[in-house]
Amino acid sequence: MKLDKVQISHFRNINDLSLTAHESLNVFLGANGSGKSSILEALHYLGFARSFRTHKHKSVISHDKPGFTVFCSALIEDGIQQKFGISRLSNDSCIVNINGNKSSRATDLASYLPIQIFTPQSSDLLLGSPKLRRRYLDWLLFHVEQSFNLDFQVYSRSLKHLNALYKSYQPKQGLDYWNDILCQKGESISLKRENLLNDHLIHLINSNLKDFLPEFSFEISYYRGWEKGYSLSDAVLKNRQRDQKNGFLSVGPHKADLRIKTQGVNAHEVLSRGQLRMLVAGMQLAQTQYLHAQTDKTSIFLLDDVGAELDEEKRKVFISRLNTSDTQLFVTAIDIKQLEFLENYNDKKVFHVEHGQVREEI
Ligand SMILES: Nc1ncnc2c1ncn2[C@@H]1O[C@H](COP(=O)(O)OP(=O)(O)OP(=O)(O)O)[C@@H](O)[C@H]1O
Repeated sequence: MKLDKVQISHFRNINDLSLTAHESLNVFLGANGSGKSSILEALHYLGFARSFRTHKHKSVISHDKPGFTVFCSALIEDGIQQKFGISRLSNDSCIVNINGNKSSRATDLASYLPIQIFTPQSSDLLLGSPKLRRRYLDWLLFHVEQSFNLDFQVYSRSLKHLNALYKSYQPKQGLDYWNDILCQKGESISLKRENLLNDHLIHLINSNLKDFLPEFSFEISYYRGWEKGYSLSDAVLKNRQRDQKNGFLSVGPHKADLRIKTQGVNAHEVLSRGQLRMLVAGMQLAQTQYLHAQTDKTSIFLLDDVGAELDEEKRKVFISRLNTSDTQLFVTAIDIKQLEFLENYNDKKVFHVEHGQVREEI
């Protein structure tokens, strides 16, 4: 799916903006504070119902306005058009609109629009908590394996119940019931993540990294969240006494992690910041490649301030590899000089951003 028309209202310094996107490459140029990142941030709301810069929805609503709206039409195969929108009001309510049908569930949009983002904060994928690396795998499973979403929801619910029982004075009631569900769904989530990583992603990531970071070789592995040689239910039992004392379950796929090493050392302890970003770029590109190979979905890729993130050679490789993976790209830069190599790309639109307004270069 590719975005076609985009309308953004009352979002940060954007009062009212309309544009028709190019199906392949869109470049936004503008001075500091002109509104480039805000455009990407607004598009991010269509895929995640949240910002990539703040947890507070209120902060992105233009000062003195009651709420913001982001609306888009998107083209799927055979020229069929779909319409999506999201509004958030300052009282924190959320209205999602999918082809005219309203919903208050912000996540309903996510399955339609696979959006990825590369920003100055992207190296958090390697430097931040395991939650971010689990999300990396789960985003892909969510878009590729229909049953994953349900498994994940049921697992999260049973984990919540089990933790509540561990904290309560009557831990017996319902314990076996939620324990069985948790272990069954937990094993299934774990297997799906492991298969995705071992059978597909590792190969794609490594082949991207041969171009991106040829001087390194990487060992990528999945830690499933409990001890080797144990089933999840055995591991839960083994830890039960201690976990009940602490009031939460310490084993399971909610404790999983993706481990990336180079020559036996954690990659984030060896690589420079720029190299870490290239590693993240290789991982994100692998997501796009796998999504494209497994489904008829295409990813919408947002690249914020790419000039500040990567040197010219790396920028070139990353963008050209994304471009050949049939993604729809939205790229921001302060100056076209940072993206001079794009002059050779005929299939693109360039937008100049000033004070929250865009002017398309003709
Ligand atoms: N809630 C808000 N209401 C109105 N304006 C806002 C709000 N939040 C931020 N702004 C302003 O919106 C502008 C857009 O910022 P944005 O981060 O999109 O700029 P940018 O073009 O990406 O700049 P840079 O190149 O410095 O990253 C800034 O001038 C900022 O001060």
